[in-house]
Amino acid sequence: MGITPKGRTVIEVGADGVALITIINPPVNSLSFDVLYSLKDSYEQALRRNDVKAIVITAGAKGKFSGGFDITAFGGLQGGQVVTPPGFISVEMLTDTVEAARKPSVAAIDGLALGGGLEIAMACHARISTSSAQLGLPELQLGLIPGFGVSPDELISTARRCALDIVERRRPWVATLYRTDKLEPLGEAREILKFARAQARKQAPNLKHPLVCIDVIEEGIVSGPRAGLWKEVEDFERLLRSETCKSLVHIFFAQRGTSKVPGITDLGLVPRRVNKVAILGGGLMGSGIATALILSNYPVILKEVNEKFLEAGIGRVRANLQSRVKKGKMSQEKFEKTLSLLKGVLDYESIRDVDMVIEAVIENVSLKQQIFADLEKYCPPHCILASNTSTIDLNLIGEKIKSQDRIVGAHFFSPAHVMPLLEIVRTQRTSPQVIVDLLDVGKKIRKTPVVVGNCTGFAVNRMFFPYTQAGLLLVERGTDLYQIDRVITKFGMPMGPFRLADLVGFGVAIATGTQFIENFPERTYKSLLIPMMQEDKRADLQSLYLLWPLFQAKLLAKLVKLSDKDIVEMIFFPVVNEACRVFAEGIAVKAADLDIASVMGMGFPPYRGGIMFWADSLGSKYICSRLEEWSKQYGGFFKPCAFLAERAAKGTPLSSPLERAKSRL
Ligand SMILES: C[C@H](O)CC(=O)SCCNC(=O)CCNC(=O)[C@H](O)C(C)(C)COP(=O)(O)OP(=O)(O)OC[C@H]1O[C@@H](n2cnc3c(N)ncnc32)[C@H](O)[C@@H]1OP(=O)(O)O
Repeated sequence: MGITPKGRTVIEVGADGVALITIINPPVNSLSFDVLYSLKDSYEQALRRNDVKAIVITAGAKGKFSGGFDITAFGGLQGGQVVTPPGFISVEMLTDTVEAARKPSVAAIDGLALGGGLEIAMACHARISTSSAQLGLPELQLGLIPGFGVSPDELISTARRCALDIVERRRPWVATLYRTDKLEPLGEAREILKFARAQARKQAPNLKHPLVCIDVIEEGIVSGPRAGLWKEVEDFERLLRSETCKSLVHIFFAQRGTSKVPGITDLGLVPRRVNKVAILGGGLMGSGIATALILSNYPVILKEVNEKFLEAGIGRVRANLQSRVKKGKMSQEKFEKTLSLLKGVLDYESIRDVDMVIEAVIENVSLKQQIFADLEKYCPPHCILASNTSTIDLNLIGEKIKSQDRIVGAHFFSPAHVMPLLEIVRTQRTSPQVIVDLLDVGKKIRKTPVVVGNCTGFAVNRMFFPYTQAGLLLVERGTDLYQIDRVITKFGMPMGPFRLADLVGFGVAIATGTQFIENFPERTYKSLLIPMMQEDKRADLQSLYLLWPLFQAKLLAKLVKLSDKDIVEMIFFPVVNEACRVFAEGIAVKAADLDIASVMGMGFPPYRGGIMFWADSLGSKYICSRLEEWSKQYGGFFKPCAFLAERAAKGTPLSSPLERAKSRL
């Protein structure tokens, strides 16, 4: 029995002499090797046949011309299991078969034409798109805007006419590769490229591929299009095997994998319709969540305890939307329409008909318990009861109510209308239906959900805690605070632990810290600096960053010069250690979910693949031995957990699935 091909093309020749070649590979018509070989066959057939004058390339599924090269095939290419002749796609297929053909071709684009999909369209001699088409090279994060549009119903007939116009010379026959009319003279072009290189180095100092891209363009300009093409072929092969590419491909699939939760999303449950949402608390988080929801057309009731707080909450939502208007991302009309979806209230009467409530008040257990008791009384029996708590155990919050199956965590990250992650926290009693519903709402408000189990700090904050603690330990042992932040930023984090602590606020850091100290005392580092800061009475003490020289002198630690590598490892290996605990306890379903949680919740660089992927690139043995060495020197904070020690002893990757079902979920 043969292997089922992964996608194909079909060819159909009309009475007008136009061959219509359709790419069929649902869901996104990605370009697998099967599709590419079939496209080449169909194309050659069209060139051979005497009844074919011109060619139109299109795709089967409406709304998706092509999502680009089949990313699942990258693994095979990287590992050497799939071997294709060098230049097969860009030189042999696109340039020598499509672009150099003696019959003209037109790409008929509906919806997305991304990456390799856009390259196919560009190799054709003209492109016709619908008005909703989106063209882009996401592999470089470079978006383009479609030039013009026809209605989807007329797309193919217009493309056929256009192809015949080229045959009959009513339209120019253009091979894009050989166009030079948009090129600057060599000297000026070099200046532009020099500027582009400087920008790329500044914006993405750890990434090579934007620079390689500029080198390829330069080769094309200086030595001609074919030389440029061959350089592209060689560099592409090299980049494909780079750690950066492997990490980013991992992140692509890990991100899509977070919404597949065994035992939940495979039960055939259909998400219920959530028509209206109530949010309790209009502070920073509540107003951000309200903004995210109304931006996706959910009517929202915002409840506060008094007029003053309510006004402030609505004001924050208004400001969030206004900032979009100022940036040109939203029209005034859309602004008014979106804001009209928000209604402020002071009593529970108005939330009697909501389908979901998200509690977003301050982190106070008894207050939250009271609120949940009220919610049970006022909300309809099907209503989802969600809390945006970032650290408190949900069993504690819902202790006093009966509806345990409706309690769930909806942990957003600040600013909630911008940050992409949504931690969905389930207790042992949360019903699968409620999780499926929340996953659906998350998708509709364009968040990446990660479903985690219930514990103090859940996944993201548990990983964040050792990050800050390790920073404190290092400065108190004589490492310069600014050096730590500099090194960690150079590694790829948006900011170091101290800049972050300043941003979050000293008060919040202490409050969350207290939860961890109470729950995980054996591995909490007892900082000297925190009590010192608490004792200091000056008003501006909020910023440790600015006052560091003063505290440095007080700490009396001898200045220690650590290497950049040591700093990175001493800050991140404790994070890896905690991620291992989270995984081993079954708080995360799979290691890849922690990669996404670290990238989207902590700002861990995606080009390093996320915390567990990165750890595996260094090896569990190495990480464990370093942690052991530091734990002897500095104490229990660094002690490798049993899971890490066991995997290191066996030489097993940290990301391998758990052997036994040890889930708390
Ligand atoms: C040689 C060239 O220069 C190199 C390339 O072309 S590299 C590829 C460049 N293309 C890209 O980076 C686009 C990647 N894809 C996307 O951004 C998005 O999937 C999309 C905008 C096309 C569609 O988004 P959306 O409708 O939300 O669907 P989404 O859930 O992401 O994808 C649907 C399924 O198609 C898969 N898929 C999407 N694009 C794919 C691709 N290029 N290759 C293989 N599978 C792909 C997804 O993994 C997902 O699979 P699943 O259902 O098993 O999880």
